[in-house]
Amino acid sequence: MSTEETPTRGLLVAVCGIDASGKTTQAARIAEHLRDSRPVHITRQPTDLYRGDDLVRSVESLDRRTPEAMRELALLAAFDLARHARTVICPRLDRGETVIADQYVFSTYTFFQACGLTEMDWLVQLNRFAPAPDVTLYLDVPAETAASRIVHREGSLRQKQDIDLRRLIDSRQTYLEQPWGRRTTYHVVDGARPIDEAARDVLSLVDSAAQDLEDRTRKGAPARSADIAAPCSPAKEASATEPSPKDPFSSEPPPTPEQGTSVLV
Ligand SMILES: Nc1ncnc2c1ncn2[C@@H]1O[C@H](COP(=O)(O)OP(=O)(O)O)[C@@H](O)[C@H]1O
Ligand SMILES: Cc1cn([C@H]2C[C@H](O)[C@@H](COP(=O)(O)OP(=O)(O)O)O2)c(=O)[nH]c1=O
Repeated sequence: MSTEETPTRGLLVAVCGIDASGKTTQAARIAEHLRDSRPVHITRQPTDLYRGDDLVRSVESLDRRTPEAMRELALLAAFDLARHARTVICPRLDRGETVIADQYVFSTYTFFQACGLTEMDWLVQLNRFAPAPDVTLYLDVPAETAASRIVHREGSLRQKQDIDLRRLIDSRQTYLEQPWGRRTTYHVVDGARPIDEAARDVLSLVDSAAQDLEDRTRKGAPARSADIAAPCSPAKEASATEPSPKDPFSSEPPPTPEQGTSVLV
């Protein structure tokens, strides 16, 4: 398909998982697979703005187990995502580009839960303006497998004893349990298999999400569930023909159903 024929709405793919689960590897495979059909942009979360921010660093240097410090960090992380969505993710989706997010809100929820932040509802509401992914691929690997990959990763200086295995185990559990609410677009992919084998499942799920998006676009329906805070319940999916709400950050008029590009609420 040429760029001129690209449907208005782009596909948002989220790749999530614990450290060394293969996110970067699979994100590159997806990009390679889709590059001929439309422009592809890979993005990482949190952004460099957050990672290099003095305020973030000062809160991170506090006791990580303090709920108060974690709440402050969660607010900063939500700001980072909201800004990234407004300035990078949404404009690219609106231009019909494919956006692949290496870590997304589900990673954020998992990270803060592992740090002892128990207010999942609050965390979800805080990030509800993030566009809901068309497809989320959670790459599932046992903590031991991840730990061994971390040690053997190119250029790694980490030793096995430096790795917080407990945190990897807890995070994996959270990704599997999905305490933020189950979604039909969230898929658990066995990432412990060889790269090519895992990629086969990943690409097939991405292809079917792309097909679904194309079908919805043709029918003039909104591309995806507008509210990430709401799991894709049957009731939510039944409301797919309603016009999508206006992006509160945007100075643009709300999209027509044909455009249906604004995914923020
Ligand atoms: N399915 C796999 N089997 C074995 N090794 C893998 C697999 N996927 C990735 N790796 C290797 O594991 C390490 C971490 O992969 P990477 O894609 O960087 O993970 P992440 O982005 O999740 O941290 C890299 O050295 C990579 O080559
Ligand atoms: C993974 C992830 C991290 N973060 C934040 C939490 C942390 O302050 C920071 C670093 O996360 P990360 O590099 O994943 O963890 P670690 O500290 O174990 O290396 O990024 C997000 O905001 N969203 C995310 O999806």
